[in-house]
Amino acid sequence: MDRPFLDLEPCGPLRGSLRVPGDKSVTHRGLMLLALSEGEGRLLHPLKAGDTLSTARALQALGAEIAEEGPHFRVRGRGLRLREPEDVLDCGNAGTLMRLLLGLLAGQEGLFAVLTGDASLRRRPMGRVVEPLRQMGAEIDGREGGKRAPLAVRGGGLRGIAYTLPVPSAQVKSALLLAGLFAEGVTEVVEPIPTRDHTERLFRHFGLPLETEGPRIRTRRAEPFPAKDLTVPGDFSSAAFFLVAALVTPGSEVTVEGVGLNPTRTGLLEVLKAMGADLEWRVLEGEGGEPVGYVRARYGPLKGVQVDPALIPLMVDEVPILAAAAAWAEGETHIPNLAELRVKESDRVQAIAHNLRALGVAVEEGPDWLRIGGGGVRRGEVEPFHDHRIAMAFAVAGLPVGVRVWEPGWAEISYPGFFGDLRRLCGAS
Ligand SMILES: O=C(O)C1=C[C@@H](OP(=O)(O)O)[C@@H](O)[C@H](O)C1
Ligand SMILES: C=C(OP(=O)(O)O)C(=O)O
Repeated sequence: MDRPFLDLEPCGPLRGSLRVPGDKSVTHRGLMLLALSEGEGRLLHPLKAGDTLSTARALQALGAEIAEEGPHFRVRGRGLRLREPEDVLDCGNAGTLMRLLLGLLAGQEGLFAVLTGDASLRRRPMGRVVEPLRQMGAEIDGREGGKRAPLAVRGGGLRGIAYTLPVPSAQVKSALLLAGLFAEGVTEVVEPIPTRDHTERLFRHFGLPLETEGPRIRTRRAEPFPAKDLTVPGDFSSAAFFLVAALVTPGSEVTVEGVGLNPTRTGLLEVLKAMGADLEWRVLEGEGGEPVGYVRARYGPLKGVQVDPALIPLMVDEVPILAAAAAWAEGETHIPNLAELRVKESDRVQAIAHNLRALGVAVEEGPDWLRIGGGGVRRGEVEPFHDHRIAMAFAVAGLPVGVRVWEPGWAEISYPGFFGDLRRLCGAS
């Protein structure tokens, strides 16, 4: 069987500036909240990629009108009441969609829906949202007693609960807050370890009930609310690939503009700084309650570090690209607290170890940690394991020496123009 691949020749210095596509987390949430609003609103500069197009399609099947308007989306919402879908809702590869939508649908009185996804998503743990939603009164069933998709939900009859997150997960937090908009009484999520707070910021943007007190986040039943335009910042997780590409390719200087700099997302900047990276960034404005600015990265020597475990939830999707930076550093890097990476689109701990070895880098893999020997990589072939972030991270790891990327199309899950942007910054056509 012929598998597609892309050969990237050694890249010269990367120079120039770019804007990356819209934030994936904010696009999923913006579409969902606009679908629940009354009237029409625009989502400006959203991400249009595999995952978020799955969200748009699912919401259309639930009765929201979503139209493309140039680079934007125009959404006519349903005013808190979604329509029963005629068919199974396909969440594709998107964990965020499946988990958040489950919370939302659990609140829809009498509505029946079935959620499924691709082979990767059907393997991922759903008990973490199903169990607390059941505590709220939701009727949900699924494979393995509701631990895996396909999942069936019959909405309605929810009551608020107080729930402490057993794993740091913004998806679980968000699913419960969305369900809480339809529940009797107060829904309180306690988050011992902070995770990305886009849902909270968007609840405020749309005027939905929200109170926070330290680690406690509370919501309650929503009143109908009007649609409102929302501008989506550039995705920091996408920007991270170009920042590291510049840091490891001699002579490079790259500026990413218009990128979201929410502090619950930018843990990678702190780790790269500790590695000695020549990085500067500044918040210039706010859009939809999100801080937005630029980040500039210049090539320079990096040194291996011991990563602070507390930073991992603030950079959970950036560990693959951190591993690429670590491979080019002088000395060893130890990355702890990686249990959650084993249940992403792929087992990312294993995928990182495999690809580092394929590029000649010494790596030791523990149950929830990686130890990466630095010193640079040699030319090789990298395997995405059906995972967009692994494809992009290891394309960058191999870029200074040349690399073959198998199944590069996986990048389109979160960044359709990724390889084009990479070539342009390298000065290639
Ligand atoms: O809430 C979100 O938008 C996301 C939360 C994170 O997942 P977890 O909640 O499983 O950590 C992250 O990995 C994912 O890419 C997007
Ligand atoms: C983990 C990710 O996304 P999701 O959980 O939405 O599939 C990701 O984008 O890296």
